Amino acid sequence: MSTLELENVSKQFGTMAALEPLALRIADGELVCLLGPSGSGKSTLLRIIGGFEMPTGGKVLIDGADVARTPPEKRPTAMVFQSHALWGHMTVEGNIGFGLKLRGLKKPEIAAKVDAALRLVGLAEYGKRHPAQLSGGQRQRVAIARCLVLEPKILLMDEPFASLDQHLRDRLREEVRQIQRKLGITTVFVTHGQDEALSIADRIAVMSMGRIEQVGTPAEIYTHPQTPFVAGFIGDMNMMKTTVQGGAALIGGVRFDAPMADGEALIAVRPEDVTLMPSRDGEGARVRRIVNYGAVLKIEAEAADGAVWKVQTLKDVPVTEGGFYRPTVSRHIVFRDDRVVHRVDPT
Ligand SMILES: Nc1ncnc2c1ncn2[C@@H]1O[C@H](COP(=O)(O)OP(=O)(O)OP(=O)(O)O)[C@@H](O)[C@H]1O
Repeated sequence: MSTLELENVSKQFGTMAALEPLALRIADGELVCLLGPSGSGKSTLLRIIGGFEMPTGGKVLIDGADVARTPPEKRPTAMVFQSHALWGHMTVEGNIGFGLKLRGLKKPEIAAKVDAALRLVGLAEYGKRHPAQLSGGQRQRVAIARCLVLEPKILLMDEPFASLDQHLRDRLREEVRQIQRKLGITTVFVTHGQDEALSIADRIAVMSMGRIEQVGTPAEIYTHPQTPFVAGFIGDMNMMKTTVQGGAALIGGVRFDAPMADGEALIAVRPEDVTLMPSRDGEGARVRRIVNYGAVLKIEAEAADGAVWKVQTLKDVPVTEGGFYRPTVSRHIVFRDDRVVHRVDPT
């Protein structure tokens, strides 16, 4: 198994910088998600790791050896694409075994490896079928088996489940995670779905405009975002512009600790960190909308100064539309100039 290090990797397309020089180190057996909005450079970075794109500068080190100029087929990597691109005229076995045939393996050896790969992805009975006789999820499993059979040191996945429905995506994601753990294979997984990243990754690299904004475990990224972009991109967040005066800011009737010089700041509060206590009519914030998500309620409440609170609470908390409530906040982050200046965190 293997480590992957990116050193100063950059990519220009003409005059456009798709990737600013960036660094990332992925440990042996780790699954790292590249997460970011469309155009942030995730696929470009993955393609550079796989050898489908040449970096403008920097090193791609696999177990310490720079492969930045090595063609894809000579790298110890394998990539699962969003569209599986299986060969329609070949059986499932043929598709999976093709790469091994190219490597010159003998028939019995290929058969044994293909069989093991099919079992790994839960398709032991499907080897003789053609891709057209499979469901979308089964085809994507074949695509994964086709990569794994090559025993790559590093597995690359580019939005592999994007074309599948939510239910199937959740299931396959879990399966891939189990296979990845079992094989201990170092994996880089591109997604723009934050739920996907939060649920599957050991660590997440959040990307924006060709840069890695933050790298951390899902819990770190969620509870300790280091930039307003990360705070706003992962999960729901109340992001409120304010002016700090005398070490505090007042928003929507709530006083926030902000021990810093007077001036503009941005305060971030998770909806689940806001509690609503009943208040007298006209005081606090008025609940203008409640959406029931089964186990939780998502609430919008508007304060007298126009601030709108997004609140998330357990279903059995009695809150009614049109009612007045006083918000209290258990944790918040204060940003200035795109950096964390102060954090109130009870845990
Ligand atoms: N071959 C190319 N030629 C020119 N520009 C490109 C090329 N490939 C990507 N880009 C540009 O580089 C930037 C990053 O693209 P990339 O596909 O890496 O983003 P992404 O984060 O993967 O987006 P998405 O989630 O939409 O796939 C974009 O602005 C894109 O238009």
